Amino acid sequence: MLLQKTNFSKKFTSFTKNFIRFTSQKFTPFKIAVCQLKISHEKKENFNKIKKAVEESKKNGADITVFGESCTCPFSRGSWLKNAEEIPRGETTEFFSNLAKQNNISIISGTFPEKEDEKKVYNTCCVFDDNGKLIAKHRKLHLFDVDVKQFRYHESDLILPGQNLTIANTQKFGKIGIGICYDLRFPQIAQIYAQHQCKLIVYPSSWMRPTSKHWDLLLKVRAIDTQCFIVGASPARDEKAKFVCHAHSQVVDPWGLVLLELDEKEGIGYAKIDYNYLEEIRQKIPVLNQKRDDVYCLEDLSKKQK
Ligand SMILES: NC(=O)CC(=O)C(=O)O
Repeated sequence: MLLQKTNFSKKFTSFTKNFIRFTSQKFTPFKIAVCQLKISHEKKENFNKIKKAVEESKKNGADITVFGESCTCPFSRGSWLKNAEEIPRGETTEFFSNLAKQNNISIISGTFPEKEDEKKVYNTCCVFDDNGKLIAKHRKLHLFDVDVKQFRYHESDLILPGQNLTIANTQKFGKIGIGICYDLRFPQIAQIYAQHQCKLIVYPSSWMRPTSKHWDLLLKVRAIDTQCFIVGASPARDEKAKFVCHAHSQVVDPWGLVLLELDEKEGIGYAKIDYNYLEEIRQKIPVLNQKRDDVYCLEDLSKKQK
């Protein structure tokens, strides 16, 4: 499901009326696997690692498995242009789709370069159900154009921004909101996902090291302010890579507690996602129902004060 670009305030107001009602739909608790892999320059090697990780996750009882940002090739201009492909026609889509189907497991692919033309790509994440069907595709919305001390990144030299928010509508896990890395810094997206009854928001990421404290905090803050389960999935750290990421993939529950945190090395972590617990939190502190969208606007302030 792609949410078209909208006027935020208008949308907020209209959704308030339907806002987070406790739906009668019940979901069985499920197990999520977060696969933090070291990325090689060879796509085939990465495919092999991903395949093994999916098989291992399945063996360990996972229902859904998640990978990090840039999980089929390292994050660099040359590598991204070389490995860019169309979606759904490219080999990476086919690879993930077959893997999901063969292992009867849902997969959130992490991200890989989606070809636009010879010079530009999108940073794209695909979601597959356990029949291998591609059910959602998210293109990174906010591009990481920043200057932090000696770290200067300008993703928009290579990457085009996505234009849509993305919710994967699944049978087993309900609605899953997708964001990519820097998208985590923009609370508007997560708020809209929560308004659309998402209970799980997944951010395939490759966070930079100088802002690692923000990673820890933002995952918790998004969990608390949306009362959703939040997943941040990263590749493992590679000190020799052009972009050395923080790693530390995490799953945070709707109370803001960390259910799972990996270190910087390769590994697979598991977390139980129980929406009954989420409903308990939403009942105890019903901020989502108590929002005052009718006053979150200064437009009419002068009239109101008269
Ligand atoms: N790498 C990113 O897209 C974002 C990041 O590292 C940060 O916001 O800090």
